[in-house]
Amino acid sequence: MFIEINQVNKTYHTGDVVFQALTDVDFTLERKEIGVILGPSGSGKSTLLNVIGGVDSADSGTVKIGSKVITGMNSKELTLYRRASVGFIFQFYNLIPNLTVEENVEVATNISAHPMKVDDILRAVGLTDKKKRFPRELSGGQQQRVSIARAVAKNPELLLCDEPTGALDYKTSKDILALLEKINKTLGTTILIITHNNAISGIADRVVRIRSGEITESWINEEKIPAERIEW
Ligand SMILES: Nc1ncnc2c1ncn2[C@@H]1O[C@H](COP(=O)(O)OP(=O)(O)OP(=O)(O)O)[C@@H](O)[C@H]1O
Repeated sequence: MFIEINQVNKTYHTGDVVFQALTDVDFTLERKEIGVILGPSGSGKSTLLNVIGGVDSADSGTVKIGSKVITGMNSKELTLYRRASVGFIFQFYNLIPNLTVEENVEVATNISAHPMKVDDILRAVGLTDKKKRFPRELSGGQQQRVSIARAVAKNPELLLCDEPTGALDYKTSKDILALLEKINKTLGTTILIITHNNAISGIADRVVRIRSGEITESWINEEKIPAERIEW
């Protein structure tokens, strides 16, 4: 298994209030698979993604990514893990507004040991003709393509996507999911998507449902549905 999460617990402390965000979470994903974590708002999806991405830590349990056990890493080791292995995609793109498309992607290639060529990745996401534009001059779908290009440019083995289509219309959402499928197929990147949209689970190899911090259901899709054929 590429991702192996075992009995992960996570609490948040606000003053005297302790909130249990994740309870005994188990989850696995093979290398080169697409995984989807489904759940309503507040169910713990982002918390789980942040623990997997090494931006937050579990209270107990183990998270193993490839050969690395990231639970127990110190903050310097976690920074190196994130930088080398993980690309992040967010609902609201998080692009740098005063940098062009090309420069936004270069931010990632500049800190990577084995970056892809910026022109190659912009061609792959269909943005060659927009490389001198600024984010505000692009549609939401185009901005999400830039953020995917930035995440993929450092050639990470794992791509973590937090509601990647949450701010997009139906047609553009399907285009973005199709782009993620293409990246998974052509680069072999393992992709994990969190979403409240059940339909997106069709494109996944493995799906788990989370509710109030607990995994309530998990399944393997014997027959995946390509992004262009899913409907909601
Ligand atoms: N830093 C924090 N301090 C205290 N409570 C938090 C913190 N972060 C998240 N929580 C709580 O943990 C629970 C899970 O939050 P999380 O963001 O993981 O859910 P989610 O499923 O990603 O929700 P959404 O889809 O709305 O983003 C929520 O009830 C939230 O209020």
